[in-house]
Amino acid sequence: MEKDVEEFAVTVSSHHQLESETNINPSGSSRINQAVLVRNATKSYGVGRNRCAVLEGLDMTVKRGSIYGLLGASGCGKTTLLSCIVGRRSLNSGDILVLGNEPGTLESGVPGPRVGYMPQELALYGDFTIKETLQYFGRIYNLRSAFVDSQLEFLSTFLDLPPSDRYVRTLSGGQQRRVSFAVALFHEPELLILDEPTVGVDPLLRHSIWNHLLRQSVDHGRTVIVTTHYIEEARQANTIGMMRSGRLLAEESPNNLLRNFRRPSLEDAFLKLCMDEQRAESMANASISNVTNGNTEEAQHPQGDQDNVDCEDVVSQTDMTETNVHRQRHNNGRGSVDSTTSYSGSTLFNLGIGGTGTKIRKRKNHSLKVSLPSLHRLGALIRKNYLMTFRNIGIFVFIYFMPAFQATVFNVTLGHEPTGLKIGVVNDELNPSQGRICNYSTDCSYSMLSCRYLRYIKDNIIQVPYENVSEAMDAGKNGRVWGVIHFGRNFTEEFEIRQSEGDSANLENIIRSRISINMDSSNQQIDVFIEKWILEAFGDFFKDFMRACQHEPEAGYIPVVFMDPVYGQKDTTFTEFMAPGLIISIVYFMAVSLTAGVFVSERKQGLLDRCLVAGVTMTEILIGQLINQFSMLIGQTTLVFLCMLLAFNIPCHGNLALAVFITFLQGFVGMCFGLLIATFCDNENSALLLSQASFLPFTVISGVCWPIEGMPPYLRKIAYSMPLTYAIEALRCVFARGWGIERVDVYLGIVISMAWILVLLILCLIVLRIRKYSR
Ligand SMILES: Nc1ncnc2c1ncn2[C@@H]1O[C@H](COP(=O)(O)OP(=O)(O)OP(=O)(O)O)[C@@H](O)[C@H]1O
Repeated sequence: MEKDVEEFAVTVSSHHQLESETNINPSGSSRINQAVLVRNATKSYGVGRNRCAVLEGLDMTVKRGSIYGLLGASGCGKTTLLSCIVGRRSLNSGDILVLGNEPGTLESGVPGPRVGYMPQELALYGDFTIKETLQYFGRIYNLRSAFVDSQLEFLSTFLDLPPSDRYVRTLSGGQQRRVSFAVALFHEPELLILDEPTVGVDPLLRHSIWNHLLRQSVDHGRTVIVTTHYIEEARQANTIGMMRSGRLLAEESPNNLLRNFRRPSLEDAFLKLCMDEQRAESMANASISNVTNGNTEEAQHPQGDQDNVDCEDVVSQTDMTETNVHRQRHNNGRGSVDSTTSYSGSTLFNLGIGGTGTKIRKRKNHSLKVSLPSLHRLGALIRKNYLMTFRNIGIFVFIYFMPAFQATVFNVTLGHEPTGLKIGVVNDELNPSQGRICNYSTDCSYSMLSCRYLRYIKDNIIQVPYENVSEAMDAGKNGRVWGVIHFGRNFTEEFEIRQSEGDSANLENIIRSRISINMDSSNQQIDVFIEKWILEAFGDFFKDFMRACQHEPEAGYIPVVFMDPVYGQKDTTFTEFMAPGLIISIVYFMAVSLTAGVFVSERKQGLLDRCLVAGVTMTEILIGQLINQFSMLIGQTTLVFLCMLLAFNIPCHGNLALAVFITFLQGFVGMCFGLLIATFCDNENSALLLSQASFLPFTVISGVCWPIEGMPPYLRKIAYSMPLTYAIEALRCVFARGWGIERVDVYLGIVISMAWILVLLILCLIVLRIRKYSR
């Protein structure tokens, strides 16, 4: 690596003709003297038509032990540059060395404890106290508790922080920024990268912050890169980098800048520099049009007035002993393709094409080095996750009790037999002159069988008498009754004839001995229930009548009998059918939304970035989250199973441990899907929308509420490609059939869940990698 650094320095210096000590020393002093080296950095966001170039051939040199003030208008790319320096973003092309190594490599220690990073966002946990915040980062950096305590005391006094037991969310904006600043300083890193640390800070404190930075650099040899919008405060920096449109227009000591531009203030100098740059750009544009018009000579030697200083002139006029000014010549105001750096023997390549100076740079191929998760960082992350969960009672109740609450709502509302269903009864057997009284006997006599039959209809049905069919049908049409039962005038006699005639009964007799029913079939479930109960009532009525007549009760009843079921019991309720699917969907979707929500909100608040820059790896964050989510999963699954099995008596005929295992696995699949959503989405809203949007299709297609056999064949294929389907089938087999893991349907559910976990995790890594380059 050292060799790489040397070669890097040599090539850079030869190209830029820089005479300062920063680049020319091939003996490895670059690594000693330079904290940060950036060469020919280009970075753009987005793809295709939305591609937006932010860094365009930027060079930057930060000496060790110096303070470097990075100035520039809003949106010129300062934060982007800093995030590339700390290894959170990758350049599209160009090279960066931080403390002698490429950021992001194992040997660099960047991201890691060598850097202290204060992002623009607050990047603090609102539910932590100030003390807990610093202790958390203390654990991340594996600092001794005595050191943590002394730093806490020192920084509290120095930054005038509120009492350390105050929750961060209760602090003012300025106080929160100071806590954020304290986090960056806390572990006394070699390199401090501060993105606008003095925003919202009063002038007195700003003054003491700068004093502290100066002491850090002078007394302790620490390097500080600081961006600020208060240009004048940057006078205290050793070097100022003036940035515009993704390039450094100047990199100079404040005094040299003022002298060279003959301006009283940095602000004026910056203004002058920008105006010069603008003129240079216009001239370059004009030259290009001249070239197009055939005036190549002039194009190669553009002339400018004295005020419009050419880039090379500025370099020559500048005192190069301290740092350098490298205003690069630009084509058409765009990023330079003129300069090149090579990083031989390592991972970077430049390919010159046709000697025209056009360069194509291959993307870096970092070797895949994997570091084992660190126990102290894992400990800090797990502790933080638990603190965040348990501290907020609302979130705690939601996380642990919501699945059980959902299961309760499901059990209370779904699958029960409907009651209070009104049915119109028109019984023409009744005699109006005798007040339509429905008397019947229970012996073996054929008298008023209509009334005898009606006695057997379940109480769930309320019988509403009507005088005639048209009145009852009107009630049906107006939604007052769910159906109309009609008995003919001589129903009992006709029924008797039919019984005695047996196979010889004529059609007229058959029709008159029928109980005719008109149903309001607009509600399929109610329709099915009423039909079932009316038929059952007839079976019971007839058996009773046969018994009264000393006949075999089963005689004459339809010869189709449902014997004891192979699995389950007769009349399995809809709730029992849905329960396995529901348990899995509840656990799965809770895991999806919780995981996606936690990650997206941490990333949005800059917390993820801050932790990653502190050296926490994505693997550690994932493991920390998995452990945290796993314990939630245990709580959620336990409560859901208790609710289903004990409170609502859903039977589980198989091994309960196996059922719980299948549910856990699906919880993991949910977590991985949540992670995938989090890698795609930049804000909570889109993550929430995506997880919500996936809920209905997933539950419906996965056969939670309707058998997959009832779907069209093409949809069945989709159904079986859903992550929940096989697991639901497996759980149903365990619950209803009592099957074990040796059955194909059960182990297929387990194997496919595991495959989903693997596929989703791989997808997450791919998306993360792609986004690292496009972000
Ligand atoms: N993730 C992103 N996707 C697309 N564009 C982005 C992204 N992040 C930043 N940009 C754009 O890149 C440009 C540079 O942004 P950057 O945050 O680096 O600027 P800055 O100099 O730090 O601005 P400020 O001083 O206001 O913080 C801006 O135009 C910004 O809109």
